[in-house]
Amino acid sequence: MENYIVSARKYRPSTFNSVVGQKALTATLKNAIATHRLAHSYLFCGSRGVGKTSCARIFAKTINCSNPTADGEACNECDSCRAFNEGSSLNIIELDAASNNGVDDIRQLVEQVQIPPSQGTYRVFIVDEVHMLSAAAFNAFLKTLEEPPSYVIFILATTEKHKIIPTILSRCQIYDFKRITVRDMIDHLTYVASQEGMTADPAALNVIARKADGAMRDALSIFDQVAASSRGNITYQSTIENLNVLDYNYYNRLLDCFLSGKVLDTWLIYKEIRDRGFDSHFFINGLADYMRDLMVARDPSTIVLLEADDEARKAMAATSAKCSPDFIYRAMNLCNEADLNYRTASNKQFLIELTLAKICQLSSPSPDNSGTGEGRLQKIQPATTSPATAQASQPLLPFKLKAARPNHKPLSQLLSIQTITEEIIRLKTIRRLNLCNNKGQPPSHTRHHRHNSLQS
Ligand SMILES: Nc1ncnc2c1ncn2[C@@H]1O[C@H](COP(=O)(O)OP(=O)(O)OP(=O)(O)O)[C@@H](O)[C@H]1O
Ligand SMILES: [Zn+2]
Repeated sequence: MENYIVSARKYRPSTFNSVVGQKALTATLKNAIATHRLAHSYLFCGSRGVGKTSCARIFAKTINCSNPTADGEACNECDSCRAFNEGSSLNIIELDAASNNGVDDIRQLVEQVQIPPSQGTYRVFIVDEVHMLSAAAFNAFLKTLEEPPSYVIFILATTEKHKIIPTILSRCQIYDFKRITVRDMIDHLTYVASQEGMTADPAALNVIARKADGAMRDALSIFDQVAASSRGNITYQSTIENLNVLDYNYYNRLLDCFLSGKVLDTWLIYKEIRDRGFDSHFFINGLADYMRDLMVARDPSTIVLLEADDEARKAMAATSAKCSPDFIYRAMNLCNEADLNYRTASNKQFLIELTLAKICQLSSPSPDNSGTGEGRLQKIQPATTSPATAQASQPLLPFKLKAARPNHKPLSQLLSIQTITEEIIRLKTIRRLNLCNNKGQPPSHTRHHRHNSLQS
């Protein structure tokens, strides 16, 4: 039986061009190599699994390649490249500072630095998780980092740039790696699936990519997990079951109930979700994310904020066209409220059911159009329709906005995320100011926040 290699290792990029989602950065590195403008120390920063170590290795290989391509890539065929690819080159030394963070470890490394390469041009020292070095180790390292022998190049990598002391930062050329977008991940996973002779539903890869949260290594590991139970065909259903992800369809169904005011139907859906073993807090946060996605999908200029492929974006845009921005904004607020109150609520199920009922209440246009009518809450008279909502022929707002609020802006005019954020900050500030007026001095944490809000 062939040895199984996990995809994250098997598909580690071996050229700059095969690194996903870091185009500008790899172009700069390639250019520096082609024009022989090499610094002696680099700092690669970025979250986990985005290609820092891979790029450091490609860099080390490329500057030692005896026959680089016209495009500035390593040839992957010369003796040096082959040694690098087989992991037997003596010109690359990797130190994991997370487990070797003492002065002695750095002294050993400094000793190694004195040995010139027996073959090739450069010896490259990669220090991973460099922020983990102890203060004494950092100090022992500084001098060598500043003036290494001409054949030495340091590549320091970190997931926590803010922990790197300024004396190190100022000695390095700094490269910031980006999180990998869902789209780039889906493309890469599609490629991996085809290489593995598997078929994969884009919706399934979308779920995997979102769960990976910007880290390509995680996406590949999750892919392996799903692939193991998929027998060559990765479907959406098998993926959500394997990863215990709540089916998006539940949220779509809930939205339909919200928009037609069917309170009891939302409770039934919520029961289904609980019966399938999903945690209520997880569910309400998922609903908050869904509402947020609906908001950004409303506008072609903000849909880029929706981490999904084109197909999913289109579907979300069509769904969001059913709702008014006011509805989404208020639903987001209600989800947020439920999230904040969840831990302290003595009856958590009731809290969620009440939240669902309140969201239903948001969009109810008139008593005649109230679904089954069962479980309907007492309605608040609609406020007058703003031009924005009337134009979009959206349901009337069932809320009367309190006239007492100073500087009130009609919420239906709040079309962009930015204005909504500003509105939240403004309302919080007013609330806190009221707090101060009512109680004299606010408690210390309130004072701190108030200070921030007023500044912003
Ligand atoms: N940008 C990328 N393009 C293609 N594959 C990637 C990329 N980033 C990560 N990977 C995949 O994830 C694996 C791990 O990546 P790598 O070690 O380069 O990440 P890293 O940023 O150094 O992570 P860490 O900070 O956790 O060490 C690679 O072997 C590769 O399969
Ligand atoms: Zn080569």
